[in-house]
Amino acid sequence: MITEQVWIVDDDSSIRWVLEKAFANANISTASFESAENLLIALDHGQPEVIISDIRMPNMDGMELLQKVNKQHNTIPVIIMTAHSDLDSAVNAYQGGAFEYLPKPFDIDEAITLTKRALTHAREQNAKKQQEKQSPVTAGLIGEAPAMQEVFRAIGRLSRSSISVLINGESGTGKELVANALHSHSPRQDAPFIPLNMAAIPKDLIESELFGHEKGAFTGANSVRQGRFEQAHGGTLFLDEIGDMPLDIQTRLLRVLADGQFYRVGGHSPVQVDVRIIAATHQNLEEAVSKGDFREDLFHRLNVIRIHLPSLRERKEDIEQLCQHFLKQAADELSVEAKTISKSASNYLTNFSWPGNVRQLENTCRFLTVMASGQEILLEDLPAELTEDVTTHYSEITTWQLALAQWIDKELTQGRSAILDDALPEFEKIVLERALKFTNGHKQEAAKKLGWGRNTLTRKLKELNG
Ligand SMILES: Nc1ncnc2c1ncn2[C@@H]1O[C@H](COP(=O)(O)OP(=O)(O)OP(=O)(O)O)[C@@H](O)[C@H]1O
Repeated sequence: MITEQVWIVDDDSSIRWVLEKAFANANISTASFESAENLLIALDHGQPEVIISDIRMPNMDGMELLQKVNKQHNTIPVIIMTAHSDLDSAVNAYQGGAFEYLPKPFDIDEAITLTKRALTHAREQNAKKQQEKQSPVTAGLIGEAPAMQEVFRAIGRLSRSSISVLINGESGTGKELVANALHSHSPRQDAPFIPLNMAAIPKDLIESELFGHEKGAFTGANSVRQGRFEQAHGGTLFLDEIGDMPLDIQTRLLRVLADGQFYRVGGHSPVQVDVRIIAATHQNLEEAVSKGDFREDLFHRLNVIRIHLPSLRERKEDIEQLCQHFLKQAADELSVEAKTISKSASNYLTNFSWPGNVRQLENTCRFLTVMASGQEILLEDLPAELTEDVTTHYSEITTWQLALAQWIDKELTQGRSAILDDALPEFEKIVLERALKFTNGHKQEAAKKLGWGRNTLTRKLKELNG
């Protein structure tokens, strides 16, 4: 195997000699070939970082070599050497995908500089490729929060395997998206990814949905039907809400996983399948096992690798970016300009509890894109379900109650107690100040405006100032 960094091909031995010496002085290792054919043979066994090729050679010329290299190893930069006068061949070289062309007769320093640049380029390209391989964060999977980075790393580590994975997380946290990413970064990427939500199918149809049925297996089975297992052959079956799977189906699933074969409903000959299972649930399966609702042996079979997806409120730092992503997505879908979001609305969204997680945020952004009246989304544009717990007692949404609610949520999540000790005096202080300002310091009038007796106002003033 040839491991030199730069491969030189030229039928002129004096050119090869000059270049070899020059590169040796620059501490760059080289291998030389007198024909393009010989270089191609060597490429089957090793790979340079850069190729320098003459354009005119007796059999295969530099342009043909360039084409072949680009086809098979498109990350190797190729430098083409041409006669100075030959502008056409220079243009051809670029159009053919050459990294650079080197006019002959060339200056040695120029040849070295150009090659070094090609080496740097090749290394950057390789590093980028390597990084893409290691970080499988596909477009659409957003998550800067450490818990999400951990999920992405897991996807990367599992990218060569077909092992069973159990994904845990509340509804709408992105379990299907992660299952899909696991599939599309696995050796099964070219075979189907079939998602099936146990909670969405009536119980008595689950069996035929999974395993298919023969013609006449039951009333209404007018023809043979392939089940999801067969559809997923060679690929991945994503079983969402596996905790909702009835016990008898759990038993059948376990058997398929053990034997790699099953019978269609009403069928007598076994169907062979090779399917990777990724299961997901928002339930605590250990608890379901201890209650007898989930088979322990199936649980262990599925729980080989566990990925936990954090709820959205556990990764508040991602909310702003997700929000912008979904606003842009909704705007693209509607062919309108993406809305921006005001600081106060953004703060509210960041501190909201998001019981429906990312899915709820996505729907909210769609709603805002259509419903917000201005180009900038304001606090009062937020949909009622996000604010109603605070505002049900008021005929219209007002921002100060929202701001107060937000402050309370923040204090509580920070573990504070007795928050009214701060909130009440602050409230009264502001009310008093505004009323006194309005009445130009006239206490009796201010008390009247507030609905307090004069003595109460005097006492409050004293308390607050004291
Ligand atoms: N990290 C993320 N980045 C971008 N979009 C996301 C992310 N997580 C979830 N989504 C989007 O949120 C929506 C809900 O995600 P998904 O269906 O994967 O959640 P789920 O956990 O499988 O939900 P359920 O348990 O209710 O089936 C999808 O539209 C998905 O594209």
